[in-house]
Amino acid sequence: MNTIISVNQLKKSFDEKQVVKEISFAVKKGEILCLLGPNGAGKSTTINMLCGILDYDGGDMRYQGKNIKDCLNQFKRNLGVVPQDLAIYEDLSAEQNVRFFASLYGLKGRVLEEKVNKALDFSGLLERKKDKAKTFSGGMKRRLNIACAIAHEPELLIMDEPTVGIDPQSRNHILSSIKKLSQHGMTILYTTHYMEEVEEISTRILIMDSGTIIAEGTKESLKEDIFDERQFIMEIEEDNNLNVDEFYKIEGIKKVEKKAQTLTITTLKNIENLDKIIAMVIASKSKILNLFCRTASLENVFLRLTGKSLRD
Ligand SMILES: Nc1ncnc2c1ncn2[C@@H]1O[C@H](COP(=O)(O)OP(=O)(O)OP(=O)(O)O)[C@@H](O)[C@H]1O
Repeated sequence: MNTIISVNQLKKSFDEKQVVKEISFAVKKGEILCLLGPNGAGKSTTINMLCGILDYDGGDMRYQGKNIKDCLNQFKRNLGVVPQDLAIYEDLSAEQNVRFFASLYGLKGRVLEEKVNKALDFSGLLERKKDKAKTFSGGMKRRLNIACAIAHEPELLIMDEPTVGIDPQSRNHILSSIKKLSQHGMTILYTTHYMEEVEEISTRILIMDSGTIIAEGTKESLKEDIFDERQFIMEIEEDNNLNVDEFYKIEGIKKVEKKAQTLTITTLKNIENLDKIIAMVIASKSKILNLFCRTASLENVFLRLTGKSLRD
């Protein structure tokens, strides 16, 4: 995959406090890269430096291999930004808002009108295009914010927590729109502290905490790398012969718990022992009613890496 952006040893302090600590990462063409971290982790500061809103104290950022400072205009033409705070004009209609932002990129005439309508349609606001932004719900304003950022069809779209404080319907609309934009070839850098969003849309994840990137990978690889165990949960119809201690004789078993009809077995992930576990349950003349395997969630990954829950 081609690298569009590379960030190297980037750092930033506010009043002696270092809030971004020499971070390095790449954004690759076509990916939905999620920057995940709790409040105050340094996500917005990083994004704002990338967009040129904030100066940085050290390190550099490259676009297509060139220092962004040396190709700022080219970079900005190919960039769309959805800021954390709404950047729309309340007294203008949806259409006027999108037209204004798209025209800043030099679009005009019929092409401009086509792209404005396309962005509004994409954001589910075409039917309300003549209405003023101030008449919109919070979720619709967020969608308008996105329409303003995508009308010029940027190569890279940076979104800073675009779903904060909105209704589930608009949130779902935004998440499915992001997946569609990605399918159409747009590269997306998305910051959030919502784990579920990362599960749903990310193709790669950077986990950030206290100004540092503490882990990087796909959701599958992060779970795989950090957890060496899995759990088998069995619902059983018991015949009273099941001896929990017997399971510890099987290689890889770490913990066995039985509560009422539920048997929970924690085992090392890289040891193939399910056949032996099932054989032992059957030998006890207990009937297996249901069986499923539980693997780690991103929430577990975050907790293991930082010692705290993302919702703290
Ligand atoms: N302009 C500023 N002046 C001083 N401190 C700042 C400024 N902007 C951010 N900070 C501090 O830098 C740290 C990182 O903030 P930042 O907004 O980048 O975090 P974040 O991960 O985006 O959090 P959130 O999810 O709340 O937006 C915080 O401690 C914040 O208080």
